[in-house]
Amino acid sequence: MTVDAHPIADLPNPADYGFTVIERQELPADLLTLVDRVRELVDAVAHTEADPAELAAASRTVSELTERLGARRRPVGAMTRQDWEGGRVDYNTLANAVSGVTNPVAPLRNLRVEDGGLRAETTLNGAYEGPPGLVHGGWVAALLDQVLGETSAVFGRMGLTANLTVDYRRPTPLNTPLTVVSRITGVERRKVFVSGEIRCAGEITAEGSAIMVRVAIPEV
Ligand SMILES: CCCCC/C=C\C/C=C\C/C=C\C/C=C\CCCC(=O)SCCNC(=O)CCNC(=O)[C@H](O)C(C)(C)COP(=O)(O)OP(=O)(O)OC[C@H]1O[C@@H](n2cnc3c(N)ncnc32)[C@H](O)[C@@H]1OP(=O)(O)O
Repeated sequence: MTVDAHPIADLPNPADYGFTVIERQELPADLLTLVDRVRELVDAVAHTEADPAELAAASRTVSELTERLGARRRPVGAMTRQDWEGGRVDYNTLANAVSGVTNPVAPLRNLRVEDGGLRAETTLNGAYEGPPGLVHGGWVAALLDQVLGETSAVFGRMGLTANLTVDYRRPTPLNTPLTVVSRITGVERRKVFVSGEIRCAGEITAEGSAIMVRVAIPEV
């Protein structure tokens, strides 16, 4: 059976393939708060002017924390299940670099179904810097890749990115609210065509389009 053959409400359950699946709403609120604090920490470290003694003390504190938290790790590949409106179900890797709910570097958090596609708001702090004061182009592409991929998956056509094209229309600023939207534009055999854009204050800063190719998932 291929993903192609699965009806929307019947996506393969990663648990059937040996992956750990966690209900998103069962993640402790304290973990999500920690994720936010660490995201701020990364920005603070990237820009700190603290003196060497303070930096050495901070290193010791962080090392100790890393050891404590790392003592009980979930397996790589752990996934979250999310139920979307209209009975849609989606699975995402917990630590996905762009939208993983427990990954402090992942900036895309609040994806939702809207106007037949997906939409999210985000603000990228100084840890995502490329040119001075601007978001790195690789992160712009990553945001688009993820939202395009999730659009394909959420609308029942899970696949891998075969091709991604990004047009950078305007610089995307740091520390400024951004909106990311996407939609499916066509389906041809296993290929799902998706497009989307990033807006800042209503103006498009980047447009992306991708071909997601549905992959064959073996029957269990
Ligand atoms: C084990 C089961 C576990 C169950 C899992 C359950 C749930 C999964 C959960 C989560 C997933 C959900 C969401 C994911 C969301 C976002 C992720 C972000 C996106 C990514 O981060 S994803 C990583 C980067 N991505 C890759 O790592 C792909 C590497 N790549 C490949 O794995 C192959 O390359 C593949 C599979 C793409 C195709 O390979 P293939 O052999 O299956 O298919 P084939 O080559 O026959 O192509 C079929 C048709 O696509 C056309 N086509 C192919 N390539 C093209 C290209 N480049 N440009 C234009 N068209 C292309 C052909 O022309 C033909 O078209 P036509 O039908 O017209 O002939």
